[in-house]
Amino acid sequence: MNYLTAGESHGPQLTGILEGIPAGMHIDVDEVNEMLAARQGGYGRGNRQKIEHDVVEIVGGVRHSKTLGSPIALVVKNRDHAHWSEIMDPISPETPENTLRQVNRPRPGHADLVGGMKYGHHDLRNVLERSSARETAMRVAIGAICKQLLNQLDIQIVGHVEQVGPIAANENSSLNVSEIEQAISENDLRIIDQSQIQPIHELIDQTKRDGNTLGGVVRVVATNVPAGLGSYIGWDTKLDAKMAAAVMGVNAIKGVEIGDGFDAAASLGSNVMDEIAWQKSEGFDRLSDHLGGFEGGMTNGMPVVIKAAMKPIPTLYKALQSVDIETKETMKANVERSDTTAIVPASIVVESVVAIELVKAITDTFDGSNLLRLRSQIQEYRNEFKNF
Ligand SMILES: Cc1cc2nc3c(=O)[nH]c(=O)nc-3n(C[C@H](O)[C@H](O)[C@H](O)COP(=O)(O)O)c2cc1C
Ligand SMILES: C=C(O[C@@H]1CC(C(=O)O)=C[C@@H](OP(=O)(O)O)[C@H]1O)C(=O)O
Repeated sequence: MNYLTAGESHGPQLTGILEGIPAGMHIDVDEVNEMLAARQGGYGRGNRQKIEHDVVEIVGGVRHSKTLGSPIALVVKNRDHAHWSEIMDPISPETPENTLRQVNRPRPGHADLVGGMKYGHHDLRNVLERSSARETAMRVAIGAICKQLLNQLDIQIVGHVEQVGPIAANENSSLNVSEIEQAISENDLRIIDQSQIQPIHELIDQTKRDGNTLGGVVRVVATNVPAGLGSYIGWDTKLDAKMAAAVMGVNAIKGVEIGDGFDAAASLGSNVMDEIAWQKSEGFDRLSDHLGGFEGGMTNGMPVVIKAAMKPIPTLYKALQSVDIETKETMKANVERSDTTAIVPASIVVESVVAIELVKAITDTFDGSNLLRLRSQIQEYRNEFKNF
C-alpha cells in the first residue's frame, strides 16, 4: 500500500492517490468527512477554518461505494482558493499584484528560509504553500479510509490530546478505544480529563492575546492489532521505526514515544518489561503494556500506544526577528494568518498516519487483493498465534 499527496495550501485543491486498498471494501464517505471536520476543529484554531469546509470527492478506484482494488483518487477542494485564484494561478504569468504578495521575510521555525535556498525560490510563498499543514487534510482523508479498513479487520484506533502547552490532561491509560472516544467527544480539546478544559481554554486565550503560540502532546491507541506485524530481521523492517518516521513526518512533530518511551529510561527493568502469561483459551498474554505493543520491531498483540510531541506553532502574531532575503536588513518575520495551537487537529493527523502505517504493514504481511481473503487470512493467522 502506498500513497502520494499533491497541492498547495491556497491552490485549487489537494489531490491524493492511494494504492493497495483491497477490493470489495465499502467506503463510508460521511465517516471520512467527519474525520476531516474533526481535523478542522478544536480550540485554538485560526480563521482559515471559518472559510474551509473540507469534504472529500472520490474520483477513481471506487464504484457504488465499493473499492475496486485499483488506485483510489481523492480530491479536497480549497475554498480559500477563490480569494487567491490570481496569486496561485498555475498557468498565467505573474501580475504586479502577485509581486506585492511575495514573502521575503522568512518565519523562524518554518521551511521558508532553507526551502528557498534549496529550491532557489526568492518568493518564499513557493515554499510555504506546500510546507503548510494544509496538506494534512489529504493525509486525514487517506487515513480515514485506512481506519475503515482496520475497523473491518476488527482493529480499533483513536487519537486524543494528552497535553496542551504545560497543562497535562491526565491520561487514563486503562481506558479502551471506545471509552476514550466517548470521553473526548464531550469537549473541543479531545482531552480525557474534563477538569482541565477551563484552564486549557484560558491558557490558549491568554497566549493568543499575547501574540504567542502553544504546542502539546497527542496520544494514539490501537487495539486488537495482530501480533507479528513488522520484523526484527533488519533495521528497515522494524514497524516501530516506520511508525516513528510516519509520525515525525507530521508538521511540527518533534518527538515520538512508543509506550513508556522516555520515562522508561529512568525506570528499572522490572517496571518496564511486560511479563508473559499463558491461558489455554487465549494463548499468550502480557500483564502490562509499558512497551506500547512493540518488541523487536514487531507488534506483540498488546495495544499499540504512541505519543507525539508537537512544538508550538511557529508563526507568531508578535513576530520574531528575521532578515529580508533581498535587502538583508533585519526585520520582523512575515506574519501569515495562523492558529494559536493546532494540537487538536494534530491528534487526528497522527491517528491517521498510524492507521496508514498499520494498513501498510498488514497488506505487506497478507494478500490484500480483496477484503474477504484478507479477513480470512488474518483470522487464520490470529488462530495460529493463539495455538502457538
Ligand atoms: C494541523 C496543523 C496545523 C498547523 N497550523 C499552523 C499554523 O496555522 N501556522 C503555523 O505557523 N504553523 C502551523 N503548523 C505547523 C507548521 O506547518 C510546521 O511547523 C512547519 O511546516 C515546519 O515544519 P516542522 O515544524 O515539521 O519543521 C500546523 C501544523 C499542523 C499539524
Ligand atoms: C489551512 C490549514 O492550516 C494552515 C496551516 C498553516 C501552516 O503553516 O502549517 C498555516 C495556516 O494557513 P493559512 O495562512 O492559510 O491560514 C493554517 O491555517 C489547515 O489545517 O487546513
